[in-house]
Amino acid sequence: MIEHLTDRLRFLGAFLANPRQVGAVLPTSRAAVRDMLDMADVPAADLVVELGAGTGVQTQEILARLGPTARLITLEIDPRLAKLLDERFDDPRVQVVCDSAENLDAHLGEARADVVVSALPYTSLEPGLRRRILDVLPRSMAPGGTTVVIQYSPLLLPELRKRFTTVRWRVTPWNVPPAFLFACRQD
Ligand SMILES: C[S@@+](CC[C@H](N)C(=O)[O-])C[C@H]1O[C@@H](n2cnc3c(N)ncnc32)[C@H](O)[C@@H]1O
Repeated sequence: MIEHLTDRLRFLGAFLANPRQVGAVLPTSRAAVRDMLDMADVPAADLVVELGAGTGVQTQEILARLGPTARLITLEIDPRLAKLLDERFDDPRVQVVCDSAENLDAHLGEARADVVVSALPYTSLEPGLRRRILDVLPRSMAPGGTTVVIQYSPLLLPELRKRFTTVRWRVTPWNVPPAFLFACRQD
C-alpha cells in the first residue's frame, strides 16, 4: 500500500518534471495491464521488450507471466525511473536499459522480440521522435510476434495500420482514464 502510494507520487513527480515525455499523471492500473498483456502470448515468449516502463507496473506482470529461461529487456528514458526499476526487479531474466526506445535496435543486436509491450505516450511525443519509434517496432519483432500498445485515445490507429498487417483493438474501462489497447502483428 505504501509502495503503491509512493509510486504514484514518484510518477506524478516525473510527469511534472517532463509532462510530454511521461504523458500521464498516474501509472496504468493493474487490471488494464492484465487486459493489455492478455492480447499477446507472454508465457510462450523467449524475448519480451518493454518500452516506457515508468514505475514498473507492466514489468511486474510481464515477469509474473514470463517463462523461467526467457528474457525481458526494459527501456526507460528517465534515469530516476530506470534506477528504481533496476533496484526493484532483482531478477536474472530482466535487463533495465536507460535509453530512448528509438535506439532499441542497438540493444537487440541480432535478437528479435516475440512480444513488444509499449506504454509510450506517442501522441504527446515530438512527431519526428514518434515516427522513429513507430518505425522501430515492426523490425524489432520476431516472425509471429505481437506488439501491444496502450494509449488514451484511438489517434495512433492509422499509424499502426501503416506499419502492421493486422491491428486488433479494444478499450479497457479499468483505468483512469479508460484506455485503448492495440495488438499489432505482421501475419
Ligand atoms: C505513460 S508512462 C507509462 C509508464 C508505465 N509503463 C505505466 O503504464 O504506468 C510513459 C513512460 O515512457 C517513458 N518514455 C517516454 N519517452 C520515452 C522514450 N523515448 N524511450 C523510453 N521511454 C520513454 C516515460 O519516462 C514514462 O515512464
